[in-house]
Amino acid sequence: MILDLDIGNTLSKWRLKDADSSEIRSRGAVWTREEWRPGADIPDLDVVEAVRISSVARKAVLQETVGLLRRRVGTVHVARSTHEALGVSNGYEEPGKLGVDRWMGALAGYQLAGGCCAVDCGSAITVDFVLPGGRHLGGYIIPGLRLMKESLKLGTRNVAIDPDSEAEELLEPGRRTVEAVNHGIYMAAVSAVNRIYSEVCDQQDVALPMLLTGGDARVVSRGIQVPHAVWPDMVYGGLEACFPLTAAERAGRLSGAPRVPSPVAMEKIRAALAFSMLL
Ligand SMILES: Nc1ncnc2c1ncn2[C@@H]1O[C@H](COP(=O)(O)OP(=O)(O)O)[C@@H](O)[C@H]1O
Ligand SMILES: CC(C)(COP(=O)(O)O)[C@@H](O)C(=O)NCCC(=O)O
Ligand SMILES: [K+]
Repeated sequence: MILDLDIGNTLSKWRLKDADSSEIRSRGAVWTREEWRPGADIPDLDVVEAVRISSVARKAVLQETVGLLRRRVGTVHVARSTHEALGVSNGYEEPGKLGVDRWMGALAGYQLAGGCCAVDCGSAITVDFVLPGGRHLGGYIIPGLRLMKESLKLGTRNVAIDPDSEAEELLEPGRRTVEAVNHGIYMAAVSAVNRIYSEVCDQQDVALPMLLTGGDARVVSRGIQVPHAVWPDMVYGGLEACFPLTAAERAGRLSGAPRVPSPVAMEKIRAALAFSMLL
């Protein structure tokens, strides 16, 4: 079994993948804490022959996790943001400073779709661009839905946005504090992603396929106007591409990859942008 780990600022996600059949056998998530120790809520390490890790948590969390895993598992791969990988050149002045989850998403997106706009809706919402040809431009970081809500301190932190609500509902003016907050932060997040996408496609003169991942991907997706696909395993896709271990991975097939969305024509993106500038 292969254990893939995606340690985010809020949640540490894991999945067990069968190395022979490439099937995902189980998955789970635990809060990202000081330490990551075996317990009821994490997988049985006895069946694991290799681990792949993407972590943006504090250095000590990663060190502790890697230390623990190396004592139990033969192969431990830790992903790093590099200057170049798999045909993608990192747009950061200091490539190592780019969050490795963003780098994994960009690499997976590029492998799947060529140029892409990779959006990760987690603790933060990050939007990264890779052009056809592999130039990563850099990206944008805004607070995620939960962080935005918590920063307001209006006593609404425990009332989450219902992930099954329709976007139209979530974009209406709120008539109670909790609604005003939820609709406000939702509007802020989706407007930002829509605008960033159109601005960058316009500047670069290319309509890129958009891919969404992260804990809030589904709800953010409802408010995104351009064609896009949700890919829950996008960060894992980057790990598969960087450290291929199964036959399917070596052949470049990333598990759970969606169909590549066809972007709308550039004229439409420009018209939407021109319209939003008038407002
Ligand atoms: N069951 C859940 N538990 C915690 N957060 C959730 C859950 N479902 C959705 N979320 C949302 O997902 C975010 C965490 O998403 P995730 O992509 O795992 O973040 P990170 O990678 O930063 O840890 C939370 O901030 C919250 O808004
Ligand atoms: C921007 C992030 C906090 C997003 O992390 P997440 O929301 O997935 O937990 C993470 O990618 C990070 O710590 N990045 C380092 C700073 C940078 O990318 O510029
Ligand atoms: K994120």
